[in-house]
Amino acid sequence: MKTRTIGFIGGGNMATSLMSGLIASGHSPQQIWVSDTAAATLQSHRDRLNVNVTTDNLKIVQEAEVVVLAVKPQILREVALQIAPAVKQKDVLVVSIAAGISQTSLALWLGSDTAIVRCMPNTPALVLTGATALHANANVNEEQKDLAENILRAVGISLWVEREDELDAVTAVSGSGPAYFFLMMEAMEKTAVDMGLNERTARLLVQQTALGAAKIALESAESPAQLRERVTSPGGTTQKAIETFQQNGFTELVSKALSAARDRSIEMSKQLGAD
Ligand SMILES: NC(=O)C1=CN([C@@H]2O[C@H](COP(=O)(O)OP(=O)(O)OC[C@H]3O[C@@H](n4cnc5c(N)ncnc54)[C@H](OP(=O)(O)O)[C@@H]3O)[C@@H](O)[C@H]2O)C=CC1
Ligand SMILES: O=C(O)[C@@H]1CCC=N1
Repeated sequence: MKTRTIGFIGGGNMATSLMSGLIASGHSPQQIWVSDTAAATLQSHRDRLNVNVTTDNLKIVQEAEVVVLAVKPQILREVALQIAPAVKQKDVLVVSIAAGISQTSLALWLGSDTAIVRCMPNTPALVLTGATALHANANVNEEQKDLAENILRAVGISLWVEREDELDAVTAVSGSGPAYFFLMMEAMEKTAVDMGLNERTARLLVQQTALGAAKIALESAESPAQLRERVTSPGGTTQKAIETFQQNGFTELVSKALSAARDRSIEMSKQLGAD
């Protein structure tokens, strides 16, 4: 990737994942800037990642060619209005990772000429295994599209969606998705301990099993349903567990949970945005 200066406004969980991933994949920390309201957060980024830090969001716009908006959706409006005058003076690409904030809202706050890519990454970016879907507004040129895609591809896979509203589903599937797998791991670990395994053994077995299942799913041409059947010996232990999941509404529960996340993304754009 041609090295560009990337600035992050908000230095929390997701910015940390993206900055760490970018550095691990070869991006120079000297070409990364991050702003935050908390001095301790910035000190930690300077010490651990050796990136440039500031409490001044406008400095990020001045220094960076790509500005990543990585604050909570609830304060995005305030931040966008604050940086808007600086954004209007500069040919900068704005990349928003905020859940549930539309390009329409961002353009209203930042200026209608602003090149905006809205995307939805996830925290495995920290270990270069992120999954990001992106959508660009009409002001984004091909070079800027490549730039945004390359930044996110440095920390995992990145793909474009045709319609912006697909990002609500993406948020429910892969944005929030890591938490669903962690919840499953948490529940399996707890049960393993309840069954008499020690905590270390329980954690290691669950972690390696999750990793193995994900690896097989990625490397095999078979569907998850086929792979599941391979583990399930007729009349055996897995069959009992799967029947228990299914008889208790597992698939419906997953569907309900993801729909609730998708609906919350839509609701947030109405509550917090200018839509
Ligand atoms: N976490 C995730 O898995 C994912 C999150 N996202 C999106 O990423 C965005 C960030 O989420 P996440 O990293 O989890 O949130 P965090 O709360 O961890 O990070 C946001 C950071 O911004 C700081 N901040 C608050 N106000 C300002 C301000 N005015 N100027 C600069 N920085 C400020 C916060 O400081 P303080 O805490 O002191 O307020 C905090 O350090 C959200 O919009 C979310 O929707 C997208 C995909 C996945
Ligand atoms: O929970 C959230 O709202 C954010 C968006 C996707 C993951 N975390």
